[in-house]
Amino acid sequence: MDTYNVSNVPAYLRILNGHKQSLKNARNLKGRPASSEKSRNEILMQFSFRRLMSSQRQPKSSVNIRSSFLPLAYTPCTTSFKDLNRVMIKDLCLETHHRGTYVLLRTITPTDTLTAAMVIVEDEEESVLMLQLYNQGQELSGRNDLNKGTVIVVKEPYVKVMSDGDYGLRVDHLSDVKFIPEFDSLVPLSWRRKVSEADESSNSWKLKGNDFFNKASYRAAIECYTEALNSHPSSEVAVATQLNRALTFLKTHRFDAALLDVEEAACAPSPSEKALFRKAQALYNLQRFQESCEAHKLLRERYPKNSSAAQEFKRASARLDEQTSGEYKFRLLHLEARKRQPPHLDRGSFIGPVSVQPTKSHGRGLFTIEAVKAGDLLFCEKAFAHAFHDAKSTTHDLNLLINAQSDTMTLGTQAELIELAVQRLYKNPSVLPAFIDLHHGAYKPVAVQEIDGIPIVDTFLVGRIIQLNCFGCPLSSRESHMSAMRNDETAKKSNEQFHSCGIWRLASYVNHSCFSNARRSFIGDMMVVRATKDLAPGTELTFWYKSPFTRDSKGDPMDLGHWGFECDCAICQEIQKTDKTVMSKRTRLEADLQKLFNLGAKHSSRIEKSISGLAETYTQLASVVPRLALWKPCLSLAAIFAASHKPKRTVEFGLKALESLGYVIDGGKLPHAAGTPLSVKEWGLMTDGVVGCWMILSGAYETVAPGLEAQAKQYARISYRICVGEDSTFEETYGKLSQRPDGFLETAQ
Ligand SMILES: C[S@@+](CC[C@H](N)C(=O)[O-])C[C@H]1O[C@@H](n2cnc3c(N)ncnc32)[C@H](O)[C@@H]1O
Repeated sequence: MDTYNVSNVPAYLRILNGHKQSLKNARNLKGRPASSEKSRNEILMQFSFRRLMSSQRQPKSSVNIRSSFLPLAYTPCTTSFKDLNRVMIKDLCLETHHRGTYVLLRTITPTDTLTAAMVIVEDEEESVLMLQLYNQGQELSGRNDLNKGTVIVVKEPYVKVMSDGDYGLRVDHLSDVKFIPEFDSLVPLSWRRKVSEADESSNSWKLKGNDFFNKASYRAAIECYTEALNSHPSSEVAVATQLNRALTFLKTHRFDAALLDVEEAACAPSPSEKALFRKAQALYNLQRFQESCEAHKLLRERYPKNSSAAQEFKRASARLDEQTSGEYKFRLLHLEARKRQPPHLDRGSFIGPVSVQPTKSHGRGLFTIEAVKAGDLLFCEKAFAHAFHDAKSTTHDLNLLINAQSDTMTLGTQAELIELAVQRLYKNPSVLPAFIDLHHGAYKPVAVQEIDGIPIVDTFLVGRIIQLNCFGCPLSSRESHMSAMRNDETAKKSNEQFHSCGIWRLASYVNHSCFSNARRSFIGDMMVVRATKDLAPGTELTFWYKSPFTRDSKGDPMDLGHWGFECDCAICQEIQKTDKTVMSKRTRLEADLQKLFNLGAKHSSRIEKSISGLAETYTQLASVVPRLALWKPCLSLAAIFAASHKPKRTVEFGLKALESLGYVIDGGKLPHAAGTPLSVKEWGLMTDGVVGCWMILSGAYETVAPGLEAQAKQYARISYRICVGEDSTFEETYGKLSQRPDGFLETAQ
């Protein structure tokens, strides 16, 4: 939804076809030995050269585009390690998944990080190969985490032919790779750095862990703490080690594991200050704010002097308030979104009067459980994962994600989003069930969710879920609204597709309808969803996956093939049922109108005539089937009349514009009987221009029906709240920037 799908753009199609050809060539090599014809030295020199080149890349003056290739899906290893057989590099074949086996490898170069963490590895027989670890996050490029000599097990290895013809051991699933501590019995003696007569007491392991922790080498620290806990520690050492390990888990965003450790440590007769504090932190990061507050309360009771705990308690209470009341300080959210890079806001999600329920024909959907009014908040959700592209920065690369399975390409941050989601799920398996419940089409996930105590996160399932549920998003919808209302054609285009994207779990249950009744907006990584109409309890909520205003005027169905369905809303049905000759007339009149508007305001009477002709191509009431083709011409004509100070005509066409979108409005027509209120009896479609339309009407009523000016402005405010997510910035936006009578904004803030 609103991402840059470039699958049909010729320049990118060439790249896709090139990749498909490489894939075909690679398949022809399937089954051949994976040992490279290049010597060990050649492979090492080539790798060093490549690393040098990437480190010396010139500072960028423009945004680079990197491609990431998502290969054909394969399942992660679900066999217990004890049942896998060890093989050597020489036993591996190209383009083959070696099920039931593993290779034991050791890194012999530093890591090069591009779209994957790449490193040269050897096995015990000194055969070498390039290893490519995908979706490993920032940690592998960290200072000490994958240095020379790291021992790695790759389960069910898969050697692929890369686009340059070289061979690489590719690992897509995080659970298919296992980092082996140097002291593990799997590590051959010849690979151990020193055979020391080390003190192997639990306390000594704990101290080693502390050393690694202090060097920010968190994986090694966790390994040592685990060894300490496995070496019969005294209860005192056990509690201290568990608390240290919990802190290391918190540092590496493994909040489930941190919680387990602190819960055990907090079982001691008198839980320590650290245990309670870390428990509250783990719960906070798992967004379990109620429980986090409870842990804080206990902490405050027992350790009232802890001032940082008091601060943290305040923070957790604020999140809990947001979560339960849906009240947010939206101005602050805007400020934070502009300041933070990436704009990930520390806020709780609010779920309003909605629930997920089965629909009759399109899977599950989101329904209202109470009556709501247009503009009401339905939910305000923090992204499960959000990948940000800073459009203003010249140093943030864009990624072209080439999906071999679906033959599609998206430009932006989707590859990064897959990595972020996979990382979060792998580190916090408690959130896995809710995530994999999201729609994934015909993809068949593996039934196993854990093996040898390690979570199984299928990268290709995550990729599929993201493909079907991800939303492109701006930094803030206020910014997009302002650029749309500046009447800037280029900005309008970029308001339909975004390079940043994210995944919001609750929003993922909302189905599409062109005749929608809800609208999403964004502030940083928060999605705000509001009702665009008054809705009865039990109404299915819908929003646009693609805006119906972007469909071509020829009457072709909305292109929703990406999601595998055709829309059957009233608007789409009307287009399908309308006679072809009538549709051609509609298309011709639309084109004529475009030309007349380009010629200028003096042609308003011809414009009016064409608008009447266009209206005749519709037979049903606009409140039953909105007349989308009329919206823009009526609004533009209202703007022309407003700019030429013809308030009566402005009101006439402003109201016609709203009616074309399905609005039923009482009391707005002229002449106005004093005391009759302006009231929207039925709300129609919501789009940015609706705010401008109400502002134009408000300006015109000021002279011809003064009582209605404030009421029209109030409708502008509600429409703004729906489009932007909040109305606390309404006065700032429309007070300062809308001196123009035609409803457009003057300059950006
Ligand atoms: C983001 S999911 C929406 C939730 C989904 N219905 C579920 O059960 O989880 C998108 C998928 O929902 C279905 N869908 C959404 N809108 C639809 C519509 N108007 N008609 C038919 N299917 C629709 C399609 O299968 C689409 O790929």
